[in-house]
Amino acid sequence: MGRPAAVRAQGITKCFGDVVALDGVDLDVAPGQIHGLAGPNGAGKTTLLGLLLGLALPDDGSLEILGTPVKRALAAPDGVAGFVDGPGLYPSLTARQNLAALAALRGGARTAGIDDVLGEVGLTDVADDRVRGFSLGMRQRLGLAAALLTRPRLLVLDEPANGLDPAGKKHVHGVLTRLADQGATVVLSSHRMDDLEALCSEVTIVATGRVVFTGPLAKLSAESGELDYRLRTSDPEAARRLAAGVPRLRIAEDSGTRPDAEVLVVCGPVPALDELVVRLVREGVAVRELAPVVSPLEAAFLALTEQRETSR
Ligand SMILES: Nc1ncnc2c1ncn2[C@@H]1O[C@H](COP(=O)(O)OP(=O)(O)OP(=O)(O)O)[C@@H](O)[C@H]1O
Repeated sequence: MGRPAAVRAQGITKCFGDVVALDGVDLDVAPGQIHGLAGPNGAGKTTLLGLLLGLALPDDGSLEILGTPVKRALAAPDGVAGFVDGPGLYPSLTARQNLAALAALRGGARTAGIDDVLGEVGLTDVADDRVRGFSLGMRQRLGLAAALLTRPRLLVLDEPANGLDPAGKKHVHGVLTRLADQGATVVLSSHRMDDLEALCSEVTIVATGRVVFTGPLAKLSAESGELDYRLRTSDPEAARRLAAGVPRLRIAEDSGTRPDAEVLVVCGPVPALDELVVRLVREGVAVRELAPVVSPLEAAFLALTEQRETSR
């Protein structure tokens, strides 16, 4: 028999007074997967991650973590680590002292070496500096080190890339990918679809407390529908005239009201775009740029979440 799902949530509902933060959420995360959670502000991502960390209990629905049903008592499920709303750290202690304090709190529980996890997240050089002077990105890395200290089988991270510079992000992505390669499961939230694309095999999108998509990223891209494309050519006027003549191709109204505007935004099915390129080249107009205004993933995200907003 294979390993049980790392997360199996069914019909999860969570309210804060009159606010329905989660409204019948289903979530399945296979072991060893890096699963992304995306959604507009206030969609319910942090609330959901908090439930996985045992910081709160659902009002309704069933939740199984690493094969064990979550009981009606607040406690971090065994094998789970991570943070929501930023890592909890002691500012007056050094990075190393923070981790030592956490290891001591865990008593006899299994922990990784403090130096090992500091090295893994790239904080060895500042291990003896006080956290008070750490940047947001350094705190995020230390939060990750604190979670790694427990050798988690499920790592839950709320916007772990927040505040990280590109090199820091790459480093953290490497840590998470290695962890998943070793069999651990990661569930993380992000507002950046490009980050999720770089890291995750599957994503779940929530909007106003409901799941509007869950599945592989390739399936999400396919939901993007027709995209807007930026077109830059050597002859903007000719491009506008030719684009207007291609069946099923639309020129976005807000793009280039001037006939000689350098960039034209066009929208239509791929064969219509192909036809436009053929006509441009035939007339000797060079195509300098033809690219989606937003990526297919971003477009799908916007379409799905806007649909949900307008259907409320
Ligand atoms: N402790 C709380 N008390 C009252 N309302 C809450 C509490 N926590 C969350 N909410 C509400 O629940 C909804 C979901 O919030 P949540 O923080 O889960 O969203 P989110 O998707 O993480 O948002 P963001 O992207 O802005 O971090 C929001 O309307 C929020 O105001």
